[in-house]
Amino acid sequence: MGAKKVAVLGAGSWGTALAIVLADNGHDVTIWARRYSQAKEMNEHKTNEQYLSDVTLPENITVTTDVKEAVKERDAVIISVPTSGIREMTRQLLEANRKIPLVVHATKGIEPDTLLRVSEMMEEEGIHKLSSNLAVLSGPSHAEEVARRQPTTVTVSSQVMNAAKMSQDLFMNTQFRVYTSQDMVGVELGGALKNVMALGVGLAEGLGYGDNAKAAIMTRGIAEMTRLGTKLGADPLTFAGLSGLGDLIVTCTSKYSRNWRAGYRLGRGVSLDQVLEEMGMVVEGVKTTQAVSQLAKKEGVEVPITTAIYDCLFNGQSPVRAGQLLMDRDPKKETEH
Ligand SMILES: NC(=O)C1=CN([C@@H]2O[C@H](COP(=O)(O)OP(=O)(O)OC[C@H]3O[C@@H](n4cnc5c(N)ncnc54)[C@H](OP(=O)(O)O)[C@@H]3O)[C@@H](O)[C@H]2O)C=CC1
Ligand SMILES: O=C(CO)COP(=O)(O)O
Repeated sequence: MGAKKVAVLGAGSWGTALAIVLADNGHDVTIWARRYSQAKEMNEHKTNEQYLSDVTLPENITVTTDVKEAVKERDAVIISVPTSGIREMTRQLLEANRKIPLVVHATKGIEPDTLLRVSEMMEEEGIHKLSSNLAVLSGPSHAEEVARRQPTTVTVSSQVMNAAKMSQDLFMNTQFRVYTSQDMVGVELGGALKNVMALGVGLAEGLGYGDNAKAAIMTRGIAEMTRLGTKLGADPLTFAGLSGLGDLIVTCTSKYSRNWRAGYRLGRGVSLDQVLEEMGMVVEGVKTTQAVSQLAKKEGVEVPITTAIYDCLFNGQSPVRAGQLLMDRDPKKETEH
């Protein structure tokens, strides 16, 4: 594919790593950062010390704090801000009022209270006025490894097959392999729900439990994710793919996972407020745990692991007791729903 003009909104770990993939593919990339000091550092020193130290940005990336300028005459816009920033970011895009041939979001979360997925939040804000091609990019992909060009596979999904194909063409290279899917519901839910399970595995390991507990949470966790996802209209097979099992594995086992690390610190007895303050980066699983609990109640789906994690995060439950209660549940068949 020929070189395209692409904007990446969000200069955190993931936005920066995705911009590097796009720049490596020869595209002309503009990153939008919300702080002037960060934009200046990225432009002048080609670094992003706060979010991805040790990485040098390619020459074909420029950084601006002006959304209008970032999205001017762009073939594609990539959105990579936390779920809590999605509505405001979409509103700023609408204010810039430029038609965009392709919009790809790379955010993993569900909004508490509205219980909407990220693409639904964007639709509700009116993204369709700017683009009829909305896709999501998700999968096992820590920014730290992507930025170092280590082999990575992801899925891009859209209800519009051509949008998924355009996204694949834009990102795909020899280190970054991209698959397409049309199950946007499943791909978005997989990316959001696995963060809850990573908090759970971190909690268990923080308590000193071993690989058996980790395997239990991951395996029963994917069952829980699939049960809820299927009820919400996802293809169950999606949860066996990159944006389900693949991302669950990487987030529950990687030293880079903020969700795992947050869970681990909680398991060591550190308070949630302190954990979040220490992290300095987004831990999406915390708000997603709240959203999934609400969603499961609304849909009448049993999510015992999520409920246990919710109680530890928000109801002062001791992680040891939460684990005991999970183990003491009524006997079940493994495949029972
Ligand atoms: N890091 C990773 O490896 C991966 C992350 N993701 C997902 O990507 C999304 C972004 O995460 P990530 O880049 O890691 O997060 P980081 O914490 O590394 O960076 C967050 C970025 O978003 C900006 N930001 C925060 N709040 C807002 C807001 N309200 N409006 C606009 N910008 C905002 C921050 O700006 P400032 O610095 O000014 O606060 C910063 O640039 C998350 O949903 C995450 O789950 C997906 C795959 C991999
Ligand atoms: O989604 C991710 C990897 O695929 C990043 O996970 P964390 O937010 O837990 O670091």
